[in-house]
Amino acid sequence: MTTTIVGYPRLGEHRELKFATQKYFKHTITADELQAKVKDLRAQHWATIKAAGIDQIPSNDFSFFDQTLDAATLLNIVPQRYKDLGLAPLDEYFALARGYQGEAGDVKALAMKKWFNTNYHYLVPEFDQDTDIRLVGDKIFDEFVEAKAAGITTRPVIVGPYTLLRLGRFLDGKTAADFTPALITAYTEIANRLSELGADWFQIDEPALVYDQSAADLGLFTELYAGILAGKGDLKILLQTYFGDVRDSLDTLVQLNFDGIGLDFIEGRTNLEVLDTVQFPKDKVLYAGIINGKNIWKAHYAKALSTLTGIRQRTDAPIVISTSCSLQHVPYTLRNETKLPAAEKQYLAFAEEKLTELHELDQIDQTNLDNPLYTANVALFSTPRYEENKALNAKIAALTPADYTRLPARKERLAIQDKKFGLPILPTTTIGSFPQSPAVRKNRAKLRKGEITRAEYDAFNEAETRRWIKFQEEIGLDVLVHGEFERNDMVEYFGEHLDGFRFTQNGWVQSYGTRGVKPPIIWGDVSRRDAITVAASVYAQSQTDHIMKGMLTGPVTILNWSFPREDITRELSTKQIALALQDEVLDLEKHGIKIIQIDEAALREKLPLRKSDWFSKYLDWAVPAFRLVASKVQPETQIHTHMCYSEFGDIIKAIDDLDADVISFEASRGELTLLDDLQASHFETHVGPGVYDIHSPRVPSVDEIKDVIHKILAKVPANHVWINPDCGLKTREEPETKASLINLTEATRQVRQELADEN
Ligand SMILES: Nc1nc2c(c(=O)[nH]1)N[C@@H](CNc1ccc(C(=O)N[C@@H](CCC(=O)N[C@@H](CCC(=O)N[C@@H](CCC(=O)O)C(=O)O)C(=O)O)C(=O)O)cc1)CN2
Ligand code: MET
Ligand SMILES: [Zn+2]
Repeated sequence: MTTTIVGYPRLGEHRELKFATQKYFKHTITADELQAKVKDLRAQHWATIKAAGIDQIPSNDFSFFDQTLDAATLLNIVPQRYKDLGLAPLDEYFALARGYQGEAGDVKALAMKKWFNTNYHYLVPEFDQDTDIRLVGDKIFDEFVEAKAAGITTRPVIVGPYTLLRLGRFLDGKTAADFTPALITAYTEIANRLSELGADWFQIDEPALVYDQSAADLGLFTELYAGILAGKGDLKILLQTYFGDVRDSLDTLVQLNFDGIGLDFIEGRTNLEVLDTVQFPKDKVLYAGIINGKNIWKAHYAKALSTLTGIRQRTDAPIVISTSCSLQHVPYTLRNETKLPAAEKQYLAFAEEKLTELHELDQIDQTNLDNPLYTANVALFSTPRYEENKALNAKIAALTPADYTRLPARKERLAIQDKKFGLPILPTTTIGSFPQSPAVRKNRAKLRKGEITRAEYDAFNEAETRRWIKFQEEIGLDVLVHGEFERNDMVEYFGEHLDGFRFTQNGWVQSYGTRGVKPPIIWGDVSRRDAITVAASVYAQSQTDHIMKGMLTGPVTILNWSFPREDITRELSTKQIALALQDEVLDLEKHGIKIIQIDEAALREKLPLRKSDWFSKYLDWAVPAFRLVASKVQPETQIHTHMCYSEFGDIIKAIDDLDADVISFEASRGELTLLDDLQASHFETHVGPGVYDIHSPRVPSVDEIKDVIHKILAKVPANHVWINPDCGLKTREEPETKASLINLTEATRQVRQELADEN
């Protein structure tokens, strides 16, 4: 068999891309220096993949920020306001990604959203009346030529036109149909130019096919590809899907003139059954994603081979074995992990080790099952990895509906809290974190290296908390936060303080642009050793007369932003985490914390891609898991939650069902469609739709913020509304954070005055 991968990580084994790009943002290196750096990175990646014995190697999976933005800029899908800045191409690209505020003008970034069900974010392409789709870029060609010069004929990769349209945002009354002809021309031209440059294969990614498809959707898909495939010449086209199955489109795919079709047999396990319903022709290559591109567990070779057998029983097509999706969602390599014991490391595989797995599976497939590569793998999985916490699981099995129900009902609680807190109308707050400045990071790095004591570490963080409390008081915020300076990350930090987790030293995965996360690994049953956040919250409360919000990450988010176990259900693992957090909530309450925020930033992200699975496979346990955490607090204690995603549509009722008292949402970078959902659903939870975008360094003006507040008040009763930014401020720098919050409190004061004048 032939082996390949859908894509490789690009941040760099030691986050070289992040550091170089940030230097470029700070003007300490030039564009040429940045280009030289990333050229090195690409060369290293190709060499690694080749050395591991992978036969077909992708290119253009590198990106300075995001592959969707790469496709948009290649095709001139760049709104006029960015062109008007008159910047050099690379700077225009970063302006689209991050916004721009400087001599050339003042423009917000494109909207940023979660990439399907991952913690990776893409920039939303904008289609409007001025959009003139044409092939204007060179990146995909340059990178093909670059690899060729290094002796590798790669398979260039691009996000396909259908996915671009499905993910895009349409303005000025435009629809997908308005752009179909130009997209056909442009993709055909790309194919032709790649062919001229010597490419054999071209991979077009269409993950949007794993959503539910209507007849009209499939009509659009067919129109696009009938056009592109008619003009592609000799170049072979691989249509790649991932993150699920193609139950509604495989029939369409096999009828079109694709040379290869890439299917995910991990998250799209049911693709095997889909193959029963459609004859997969033997003149097309089936790219079979049998190595998990999202987890960090070593593959069970027996399972992978049985999937392969299942595929062969259903088609005589030639098979290329591959990953289920791009490896951009996993860390680089176990080579740099020196702290995990070998006994545990043997169960893990990161991107580089997954390359080896593909190669080994191919070798085993060519020999027989006496192959030592196979027998060693079978032996590894024949004994359990760890010992179960039976008492904990028995406790979970014995939970009753009362454990998931907070009393009294929300309306009654809110009235009690309102009386007790005496907050003004439109209370202001922030989402939790303040800037993780270089000094804050350095302090933590010193502790890690043993250069300072724990007491010195804490003293620094406490001083930082005091400094920011003073600022919050000065500008008149109502409910304060301590700033989360003690946290490396909102999930990793909790993992570190719970039993059952493992950590990497270098297991970075890109979340967006230059930002990465190091997801902890859920290794075994989870329980709370000791109080986690109590000391920091109690200290902060002791420094102010304002209410200090306690700050926790919720169970669903901890699970979704960790690498989960596969030997027990996500539901059970999440309930274990929920019980641990319930202890923490009660501990905070006992220590005088009156408002406790339980962040469920990742709840929306893992919503199944197909609607039919939303409740049965997810919300029916995710919502109760949250309720379990908060169910036992007193009526006077106010529970907040936070979600950084604005599109709730059909699940807005489920969000209300979390039974929190207050929720803050990201809202400003989208289209504020959230507000319509809130209005239409008669949303009961009090709500703080974010009034400005925190992903960009841009400072919103008082008038801009007032404008957003007016929009909120047009749809939500004023006595239900909180005023806050979209999300935490950890990625921002101090001056812009302060300037923005000063404008937020000023805008709120002005709107309060307007409300008072009206009455
Ligand atoms: N897990 C998770 N997912 C999330 C979010 C989130 O906050 N967490 N937010 C949303 C947006 N995504 C985000 C993802 C990452 C970051 C972020 O700030 N990441 C930081 C790293 C945070 C971190 O883990 N920091 C560690 C390690 C920092 C570090 O690099 N230290 C240096 C040394 C630093 C020094 O000496 O100055 C080193 O180890 O080499 C720490 O503070 O301890 C980054 O990429 O820069 C922000 C948002 C959605 N998904
Ligand atoms: C990604 S959601 C972030 C919530 C967290 N409390 C913070 O403010 O950073
Ligand atoms: Zn957030």
